Order: sequence, then structure tokens, then C-alpha cells
Amino acid sequence: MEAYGSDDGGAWSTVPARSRKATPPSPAPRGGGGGGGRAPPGVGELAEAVEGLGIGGGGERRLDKYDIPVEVSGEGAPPPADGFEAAGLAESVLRNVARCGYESPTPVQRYAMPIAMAGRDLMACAQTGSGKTAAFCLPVVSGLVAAAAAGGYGRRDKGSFERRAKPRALVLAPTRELAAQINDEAKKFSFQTGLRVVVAYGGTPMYDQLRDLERGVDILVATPGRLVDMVERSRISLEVIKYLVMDEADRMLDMGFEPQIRKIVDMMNMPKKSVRQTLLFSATFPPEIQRLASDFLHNYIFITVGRVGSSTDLIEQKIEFVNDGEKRGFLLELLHKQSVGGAVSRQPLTLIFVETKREADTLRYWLYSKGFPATAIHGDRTQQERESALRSFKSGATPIMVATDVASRGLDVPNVAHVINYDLPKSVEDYVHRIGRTGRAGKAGNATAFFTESNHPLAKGLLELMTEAKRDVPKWLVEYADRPCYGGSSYYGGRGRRGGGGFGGRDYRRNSDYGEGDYSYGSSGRGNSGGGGDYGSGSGYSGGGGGGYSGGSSGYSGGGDDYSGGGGDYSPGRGGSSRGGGGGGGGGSYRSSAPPPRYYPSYPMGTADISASGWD
Ligand SMILES: Nc1ncnc2c1ncn2[C@@H]1O[C@H](COP(=O)(O)OP(=O)(O)OP(=O)(O)O)[C@@H](O)[C@H]1O
Repeated sequence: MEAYGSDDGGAWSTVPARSRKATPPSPAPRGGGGGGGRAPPGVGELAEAVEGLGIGGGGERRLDKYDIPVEVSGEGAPPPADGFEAAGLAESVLRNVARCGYESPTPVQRYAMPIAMAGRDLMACAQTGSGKTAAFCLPVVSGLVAAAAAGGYGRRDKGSFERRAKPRALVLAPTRELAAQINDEAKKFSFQTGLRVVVAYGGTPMYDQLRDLERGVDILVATPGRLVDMVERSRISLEVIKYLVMDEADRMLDMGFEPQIRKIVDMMNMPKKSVRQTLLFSATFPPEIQRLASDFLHNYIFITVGRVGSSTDLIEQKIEFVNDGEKRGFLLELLHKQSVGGAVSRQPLTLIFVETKREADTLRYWLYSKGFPATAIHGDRTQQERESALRSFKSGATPIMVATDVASRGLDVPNVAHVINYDLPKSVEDYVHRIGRTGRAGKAGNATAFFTESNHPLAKGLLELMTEAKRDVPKWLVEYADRPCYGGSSYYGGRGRRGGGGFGGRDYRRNSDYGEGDYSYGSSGRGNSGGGGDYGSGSGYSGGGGGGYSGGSSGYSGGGDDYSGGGGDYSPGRGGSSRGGGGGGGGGSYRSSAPPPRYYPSYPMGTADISASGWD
């Protein structure tokens, strides 16, 4: 295992060697005490590590770093489009693309748009921050515009006597904030097309959303709980749905959400899969979830854009071994070091993930007491507080946000400079999504994780992920990964019930004799081209060749820590699998005329937006 390099520099290749006050203990069997006398973090120890971060510096897009292997499987897939025009988007939609400042499509957009425009079902796996939202929104908007022009669907009923709204496109998302974000994007792409986009999610009074629906709807963006509620009250009918989209589809189909999704798709009068068009997108697609998902798809095409098993190269990742009692000290050091001009209140946008809602509040108050402008987002806060926290973070008024997994997926906050996994998640997939809140749309980002003894079951997955991302890996992580993990619940990342191997960036059908018409683009050859494994109950999936990372098992722990109640926000519940791995995409050849990223807010720092709640 010497190939993994030394411990000295930590995981960032840019970080200079530094001395540790104490080396992490050798992995011990569970219950063995763990920590082993590690000294508290010395002043300057992490600080040196942060030196290499480049947080706040520059922000130029690094688009030349990529070889983008692409794998397409399924029969009769149309070739990728070189530009938005070539994808055949309607004129009015092209104008909106230009208004957004998108000059050329991202890799996942190049491949996904022609497939969706050709009317085919699609399962698409591409890296965090690589433009998947536009990849599904643009063909849907364009398709509806074309159908309306051709008189295909007729016009929607505006203020009709029929009180039930009948959307033609339904986009499902796991959290309220993500639904709101997709709604904003879809509205931009629908500008001056005559289409109406409406959002429905829980946590807010239904009345306003119903009023909005009554004015007519073409594209409905919704969280599952609120949608079910509205359909059951006969306020929405799904009978003319032409497009069904699931963003974060692996989350939507894990054990937390699957029953609701089945109800929506199978029991609420939605046209059958051969009639509607179904598009599923995520950065992670574990094979067992792919298998479930295939129930909803008709003769679909699978694409994976980017290297199998990788997080994006744009994110510098570092993993620090800490004892539980040391976390706050380490965190303080990181934050002090990245303070702008030494003022603790002046911070680049930093997202700190913790395990529980209670911890999110505790840490937020503690940081605040130390002078750091911090807010928090989690499922126990009211929707108003959640939205206020996100706004305050986005604007930079409170540049530190402490979050549970409710913020781990999909949220696109420009210029998040640093994601800190104060508590590591239960699965490598969640880790991939969390760190994906930085390093988006071709910009660089940084991620730091605090690894404790109890994270032992995650070691193997993390090791493989970081190796795939060509990051230096500390020796202690290799040792943890090599050791059997006694007593670790299978739910926590290690190889467990579903077996190891694979990450979900590869079409599970290729393990059977399906696969005709498959083709691959690009270089690398890692992961994508290797021999398939076998998927089957109990045996798991062993993904392709050298690079496909394995690790992660699965399980469902019940009782998610962050279910936000009423209205369909997601309950992490750790359902589904923990085999993760970013599927690809990202970077590539796209450019934007958007202004360069601004890492520091330009208003006076430390002036947190204090609302009635006292914090947000
Ligand atoms: N063609 C493009 N040119 C420039 N910027 C783009 C382009 N397409 C998307 N973007 C920008 O890239 C950012 C990330 O896009 P998006 O949120 O769709 O990523 P994603 O792949 O859905 O990420 P995640 O997996 O985290 O949900 C957004 O700010 C979006 O505006």
C-alpha cells in the first residue's frame, strides 16, 4: 500500500509537509478506546495545512484539467450536441440560455439534451455542480414550447372552471430548498415562452401555492409529500404528465422516499411509462437504486459523464484524524486561519456539516459566541428560518452555515469556498454530495473532513474516492481501510449487506447481456471499461475496472435525523446505499460570461442579519 504516499502532507497535494504533534492511533477494534492519547491540536498545526487552500484567492475556472470519459448505454442513443443550437432547442429557449450567460453546454448537457430531445427516457449520472439542472430543464421547456406551437397539447386552462391543476411536466426534488432553486432555474429558461412554472413544497401554507396553481401550470416542481397531499385533495391531477423528472434520483428512490414515489407514479393516474418521458439525474447512482429506478423507465439510455468513482477534481480534499473532544479546537484553527485580514468575522463562505439538528444549533451558537457570523439550517427550523438562513449565507451576511444533510444535495450557492465535514456522514455518497457544494461550475473549492475512530467503516470508501481523485492519502487512512471493521453497522459505510464494489456510475444492465449499442468516449479507461460485476440480491455489484471505487454498504437506520415534517422534505434516514462516488462530469469545456467569483462579500463584515429569531 505504499503507493498511497505519505502522511506528511495530508491529503492536499498543495499542502506542504508538516509535523504532527501526535500520529493517529492505529485502528482498534470497536470499543477499544480509540483515541490513544492524541494531543490537542497544536496552534498552527492546521493553520499550516490551510496555507495551501488558496481560499479566497483567485477563483478562476480550471477547465483544462479534465479528460472526460463518457459512457452511454442503451439502444439507439443520439450523438452528443456540440452546442445549444445543435441540441435543437426552441428559439425562445435559446434566447433564455443566452440571457443566463451560458456560452456552451457542459459535458452532461451535451450528452443529455439530445437524448431528452429525442423523446428517450434517461438515467444520467454526472458530477456535482456540472449543470444537471439545465440538462433536464432545457429539453423539457423546449419540448413543451414545441408541443404548444404544434397544438399538440393545446393550451393549459387558465383560470378554468376545473379547479384541478394539470401540469404537463413534473419535477420532483428531495428538499424544499432544492425545489425552490429548480423552480427559479425553470422560470429563467421559460421566460417569455408562455409557459407557467409553479412550485409546491411543505413547510409553508398551502393556500398561496394553490392560488398559484389555479392560475395554470405547465411545469410543476414539487417535493413528494406536498404533491401527494395536493393530489389527494384533488387540487392537482397528473393525468396529462408528459415529462417526469427526478433530480437527486437516487435519494428520491432510497428507502426514505420510495413508497411516496411509487404512489405518485403508479397510483395517481399518471400516464404509464411508455406514454410519458422519464428523466432521472444524480451525481451518484448505486446499482441497487438503478435497478429500482428502472421500474420507472421505458427502454432508457444510461449516461455517465466523467470518471467513475470520483469526486470532482476541482475540490481539494483533506481528511484530518481527530479525537471527538478535539473537533472544536480544530475547527477554530481552520476558521481563524481563513479569516480575511485576521478578522474572525470576515470569512469566505464556509459550510459546516454536522450529524444532528441539535449539534447544528449548538455549534452555531458556540461559533457565534466566538465572534464568527454563523447561521444554521436543519429540519427543526421553520421554513421561514431555513430560507432566511440560506439567504443570509448566500449573501455573505453570515458567511458560515452549519447544516445537517438537508443542505447536502443540489444546493447551488455560488462561491462556497470551503466545506467542512465536522461530522462525517454515514455514506460515501453523502460525502460526495456534501463536498459538492463547493467546486461548482468549473470553480475550485476546498473540503476538510474530521475523521474520528467511529468513522472507521467509512475509511475504505473514502480511501478509494480520494485515490480516484488523485489526492494524497494519509497512511493512517490506508491502515483503517485495510483493517476489518468489527461491530460496525453495515449502515455505516463499510462493505456490508449489499456487498462492496462499484459506485454506481456504471449502467447496472451491462452486467447482463443487455448492453448492445453501448459506446464510450474519452480517455481514462478507469472504471468504465473494466469487466462488469454481478448484481444480484445479496451479492452486490462490483463495478468496472481499476478505478471504480467500492466501499460502502447500505442499510436503513430508520428515524432520519433531519426530517422536517409535513410536506415532503426528505428524511435522510440514511436509506439506500452508502456506496457512492461521484459520477463524473463537471468541468470540461464550458465557459460562462458570468462575472468572476467573489469570495468575500463587499459589505461590512460581521453585520449579521439579525431577525426576530435573534440569529437569522
Ligand atoms: N452551460 C453552462 N455554462 C455556464 N454555467 C453553467 C452552465 N450550466 C450550468 N451552469 C451553472 O453551473 C452551476 C451548477 O449547476 P447545477 O446546480 O445544475 O449543478 P448540478 O450538476 O445539478 O449539481 P448537484 O449535483 O450538486 O445538484 C449553476 O450555477 C449553473 O448556473
